[in-house]
Amino acid sequence: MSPVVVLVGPPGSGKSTVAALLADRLRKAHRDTDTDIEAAAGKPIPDIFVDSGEPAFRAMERAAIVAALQADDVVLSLGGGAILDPDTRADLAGHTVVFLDVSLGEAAKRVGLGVARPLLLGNVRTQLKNLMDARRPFYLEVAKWTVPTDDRAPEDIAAEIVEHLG
Ligand SMILES: Nc1ncnc2c1ncn2[C@@H]1O[C@H](COP(=O)(O)OP(=O)(O)O)[C@@H](O)[C@H]1O
Ligand SMILES: O=C(O)C1=C[C@@H](OP(=O)(O)O)[C@@H](O)[C@H](O)C1
Ligand SMILES: [Mg+2]
Repeated sequence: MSPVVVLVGPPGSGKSTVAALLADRLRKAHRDTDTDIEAAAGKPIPDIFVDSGEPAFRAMERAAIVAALQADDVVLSLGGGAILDPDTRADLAGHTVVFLDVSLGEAAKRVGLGVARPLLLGNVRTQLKNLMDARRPFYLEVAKWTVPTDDRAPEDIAAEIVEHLG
């Protein structure tokens, strides 16, 4: 057994928002690995980056993903950088993974100043472009299917995924 569906995609693609709506529709629990990491660390993600650095965050993220992929009957949203880890990409092979796609312009609008996302600080649009370009092949590699999210309400996206899950 494992999660009903796992959402991947860049920051601002709507993974956390859509997963919560999807969980409501499917009457399942919503699990988000960033929330699990914050609970385990007892502090918000920006503080983890400042206090311990990105490698420590990635190690916590990997542990959170291993645990979450063993949870039954949950709708799981990962962090945007989760797929950088080759072990995570391998683990995702057996799961129903959906890539929430988003354009650079739309993602930039949605994340705003990016204060909750340490990797985007500085020039948000440039950071976002670099990480979206570098990660796109990984999102496509792990996903069973891709859902475009530009100009679509989170409710519509959740409805499409429910329909596709059958
Ligand atoms: N389809 C959408 N259309 C417009 N805004 C959205 C959409 N999906 C998410 N958002 C908004 O974008 C921001 C980032 O969403 P979030 O779910 O945190 O993305 P992620 O978890 O992929 O980084 C939130 O303010 C959310 O309300
Ligand atoms: O892209 C990334 O590397 C990150 C994305 C964030 O999650 P969201 O994609 O939900 O914003 C969060 O895991 C952390 O700030 C790192
Ligand atoms: Mg999120």
